[in-house]
Amino acid sequence: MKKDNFDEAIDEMGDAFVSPNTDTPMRKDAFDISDQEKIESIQKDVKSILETLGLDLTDDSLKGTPKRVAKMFVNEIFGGLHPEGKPKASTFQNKYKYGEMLVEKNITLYSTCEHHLLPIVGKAHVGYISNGTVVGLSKMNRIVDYYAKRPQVQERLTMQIVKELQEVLGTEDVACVIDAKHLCVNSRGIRDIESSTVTSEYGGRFKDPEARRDFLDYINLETEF
Ligand SMILES: Nc1nc2c(ncn2[C@@H]2O[C@H](COP(=O)(O)OP(=O)(O)OP(=O)(O)O)[C@@H](O)[C@H]2O)c(=O)[nH]1
Ligand SMILES: [Zn+2]
Repeated sequence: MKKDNFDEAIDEMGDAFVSPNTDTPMRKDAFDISDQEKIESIQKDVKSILETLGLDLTDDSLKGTPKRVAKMFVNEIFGGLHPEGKPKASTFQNKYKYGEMLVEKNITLYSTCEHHLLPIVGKAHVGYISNGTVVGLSKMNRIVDYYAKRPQVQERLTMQIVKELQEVLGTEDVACVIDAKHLCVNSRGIRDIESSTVTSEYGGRFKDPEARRDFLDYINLETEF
């Protein structure tokens, strides 16, 4: 590649080149219509898909499906596309001066693969080291759940969770590991039921190999209750 072209390419990449863009790609007019209008429009689209497949939508069992799917998309499995749904993460002062890492592990994760619209099911493990602020434990589960409720690739989901917690906590020292099964790999295509996908994102002090090891040791603790 000639130098001019390379420089032009870097210019076009802009900030994305130095700082990976973790935003879910959204249309600019994404929120110009209401959720109710989205449900009505998706309902028609799902009806059309099922009819194209040859199904008789006057059948008792099928007639409610288009509306059911539309409501599920907008209110449930893709509900995390709406900025207003972002959980309010209550933070507190770290008055007790707890200085070690805190790990919220085995957070159940249900998401949807954006390539096939099939489920992703797994566990997320999140850790942080406080620099003066602490966050309510359940808010970590809620942040995972919010970003999971989008069409996703696992890499982006992992990074979005870390970025959100870094903003909430005002520290770079946040880490996330996700281990999840993609039904598009397990149940169709290659149909490998055994494989799962592990992704990680380490910010700040978690880039240090010792902190990373501690974090992974915490995740691997066999906790019995
Ligand atoms: N990197 C990444 N890939 C994913 C994720 N979820 C699904 N995929 C992959 O996205 C790819 C899409 O590839 P395509 O070749 O366009 O789709 P396909 O023909 O259905 O591919 P097969 O699944 O191999 O049958 C597949 O390899 C999926 O396994 C994810 O979270 N991250
Ligand atoms: Zn997929």
